Amino acid sequence: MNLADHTTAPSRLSVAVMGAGSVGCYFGALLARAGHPVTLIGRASHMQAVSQHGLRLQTATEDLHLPVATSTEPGAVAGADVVLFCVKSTDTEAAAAQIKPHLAAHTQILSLQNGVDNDQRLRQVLGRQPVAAAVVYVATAMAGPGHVRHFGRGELVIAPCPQGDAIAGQFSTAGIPTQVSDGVLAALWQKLIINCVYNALSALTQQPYGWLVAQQGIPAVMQDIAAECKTVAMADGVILPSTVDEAVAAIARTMPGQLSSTAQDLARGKPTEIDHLNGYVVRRAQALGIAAPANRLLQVLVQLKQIQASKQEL
Ligand SMILES: NC(=O)C1=CN([C@@H]2O[C@H](COP(=O)(O)OP(=O)(O)OC[C@H]3O[C@@H](n4cnc5c(N)ncnc54)[C@H](OP(=O)(O)O)[C@@H]3O)[C@@H](O)[C@H]2O)C=CC1
Ligand SMILES: CC(C)(CO)C(=O)C(=O)O
Repeated sequence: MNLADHTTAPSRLSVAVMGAGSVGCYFGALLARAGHPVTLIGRASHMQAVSQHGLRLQTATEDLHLPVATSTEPGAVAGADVVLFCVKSTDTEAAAAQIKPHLAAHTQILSLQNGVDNDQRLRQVLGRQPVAAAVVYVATAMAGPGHVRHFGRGELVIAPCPQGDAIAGQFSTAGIPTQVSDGVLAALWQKLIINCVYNALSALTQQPYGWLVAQQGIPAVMQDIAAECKTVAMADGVILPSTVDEAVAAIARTMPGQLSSTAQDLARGKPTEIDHLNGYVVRRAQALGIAAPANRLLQVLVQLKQIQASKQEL
């Protein structure tokens, strides 16, 4: 189905998920359940489990095994109307280069990633391919091979793109409330600020947010981090939502027991996205001639922990 030929949503979207981890498996599962042909492209251990037993989707109310096509080959994006691009921000260029030779001209790439510049980085690799950033409001994790757990939310806000309304309509019907908005960059920055404030502190202490904000000095440090981020965003021409401070504060209130994804990556000896979180703010600050010492310190401390963790793995 060529999206370019349609002004309304085709009844079936052919979907490929590049990087079938927790986010890709969750959204892929909902689309497959709604009858869209979905192919998960991911690591062999997960893909083998899915092809043998189906994709296990466990939510607060359901525990399903869904039949979904799988591949370990990037070439499986061939023929897709939409690619959900769901690798970590550390893998953006490498994964984009792998799918590039196999994409049809009309294939819409949706970046379902944290960080604010993945869409630009994708465009640098993919050239004229339609690419749109999405803000992903969900909490998911892989609980084992081919087993995704959903802990809450599940909405997407996508940047305007040629068939954005058609895609949003199909996704919403499939149980993924999706809006098209020209405020995606500002929303991605709001999320980035949340990540800059919480992720590294949670990773360095291996403690959840509720514990962190109760420690002496931490709320003031968090304010310093957020203030640096806001200064950089404004100098970069981003008009932040008026909700930023409340959104930052709400995380500790609504997820007091949660460890950040950076904390989880470090604990599992996996590379973190720190260079695309606090590290991104540091790079933009440098380019704009602004100081960002709190973000720089957090980036470097997490990098050091990452080196220590990788040595322990050897
Ligand atoms: N989890 C969550 O609740 C949320 C996550 N996000 C963001 O969404 C993005 C994805 O996160 P998440 O799903 O949790 O991450 P995961 O690590 O669970 O998923 C990414 C998957 O892609 C695989 N992968 C990487 N490169 C390739 C490749 N070239 N070919 C095939 N598979 C590949 C990874 O394998 P391997 O690990 O072996 O490299 C991994 O299994 C991140 O930017 C994250 O910050 C945003 C909101 C919420
Ligand atoms: C919102 C937050 C901070 C939730 O844990 C997150 O996005 C992350 O852990 O990366």
